[in-house]
Amino acid sequence: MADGDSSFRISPSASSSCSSGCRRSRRWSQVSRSWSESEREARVLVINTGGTIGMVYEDNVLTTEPHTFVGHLKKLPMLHDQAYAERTQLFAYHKDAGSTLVLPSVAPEASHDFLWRQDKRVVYTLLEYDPLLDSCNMTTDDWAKIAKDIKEHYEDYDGFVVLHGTDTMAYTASALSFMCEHQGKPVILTGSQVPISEMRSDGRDNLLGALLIAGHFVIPEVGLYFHHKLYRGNRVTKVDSGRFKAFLSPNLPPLINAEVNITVSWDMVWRPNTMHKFRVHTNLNRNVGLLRLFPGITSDTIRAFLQPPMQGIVLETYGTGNAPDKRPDLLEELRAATDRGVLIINCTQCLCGSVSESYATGKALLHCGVIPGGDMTPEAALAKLSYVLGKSELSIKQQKEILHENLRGEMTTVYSASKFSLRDSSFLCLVANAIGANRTEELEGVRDALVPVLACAAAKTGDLETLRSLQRMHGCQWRYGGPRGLGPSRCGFGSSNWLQWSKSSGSGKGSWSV
Ligand SMILES: NC(=O)C[C@H](N)C(=O)O
Repeated sequence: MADGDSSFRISPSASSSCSSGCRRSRRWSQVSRSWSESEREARVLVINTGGTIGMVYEDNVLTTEPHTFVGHLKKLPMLHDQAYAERTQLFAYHKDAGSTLVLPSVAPEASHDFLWRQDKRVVYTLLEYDPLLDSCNMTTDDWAKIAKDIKEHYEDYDGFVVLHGTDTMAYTASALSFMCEHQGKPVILTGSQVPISEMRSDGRDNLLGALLIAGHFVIPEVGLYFHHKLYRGNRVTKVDSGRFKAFLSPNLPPLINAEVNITVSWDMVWRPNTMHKFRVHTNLNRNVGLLRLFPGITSDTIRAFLQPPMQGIVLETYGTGNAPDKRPDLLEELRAATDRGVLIINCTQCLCGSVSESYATGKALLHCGVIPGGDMTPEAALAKLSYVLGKSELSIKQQKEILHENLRGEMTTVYSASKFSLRDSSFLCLVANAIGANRTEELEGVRDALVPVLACAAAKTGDLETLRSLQRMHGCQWRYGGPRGLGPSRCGFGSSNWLQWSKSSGSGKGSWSV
């Protein structure tokens, strides 16, 4: 982190990394490594799904090659320190010795460097998929496999890197961001435009950056690291097939800029602060699709596209979410589809910007029951649909409500009434930032002190939506009522509302009645 960075900081070493209860300590007694070595190591699992980064040329075309990636890495001093591994008996300690590597340390001369101050090695283990895939061949089953593997190894590692082809990386990153529920550790996708074994590969830098971030920072998001930047995974889109800067996050700045200094915009990091245990939701609905409007599109095309079994579509509209309002035939097809329960999200075809209600042509879609998608990318909107429709226990009405919500920072929420919102963790981040709280324990302290206050503020105005958000984010229980519902342990709020609040999970226990 850059010294001059004014953003909200958390001390990486005070994170959930080594001290967070990784299961590796249980295997400790098997070999004689010193505690201090183990304590100064972060553990990262690298899931290799394929993509150009590990490809080779065969008959003049790039293709995946199994069982060779680790060998390439072991030859690269920037990605593996063999001397350290031998000196510290790293291979004797890890059961996956053949596929476990360790990053070198930062040179002492660079003692100004944030990474040097951390004095921490990133030990990483590769899990290679069979078959390795060009990402064009990825399906929702592959997304589910990645999610399940993260879940299976969640307690053993401090962070996760997913090696993936660039072509569909934005889709996978979006999907994983929704599938990973109550995430507390970084999951970072990366890959390259040129194979890592080639002289001018971008893969070495991309992998190194992703590993350093996954090992040093508690960014509990699904991110995508490419060309010196960490983006929120559900905000990116592939924009270039011929440059190393292949991705853009058009509506959200990067979370990390890894230039001479590594600068983290902590105030932007998505922190649901949930108390629930990490889990993955792997049941995705495949009856979803993307439909791009174009001048002259026929109602037959729209009708055909919306036929069963289609259950949800992302409608890619013009400008600020506009569609031809002088085409009743089109609008009728859309209305008929939403009436029979098809969920339609409105996303703009523009690279930047948001859907809004500025034009009559945009309002017409709202009247057809289309859900405004804000500034979501079509990739994120499609993944969100697939995820929400996969929650088959929910009614269509509930699914529709969830689609309006900002679940993982995938869209910018505009609050018209005030400059800040109590519904996400931004208020807590602002306060913590202002008082310089940056350790995990300090952040928890700020949260525990403020959540009841925020809940009270919401209760006072009868803002049930905020109360629900706080409950979801902070694992609290509350009972809320108006003046006629006063119970024994309540306290009046203004002249009308009351709130009884209790928190039973996580680091602290307590209850409040106000
Ligand atoms: N650069 C890449 O990784 C492109 C490759 N076709 C893939 O997506 O797997």
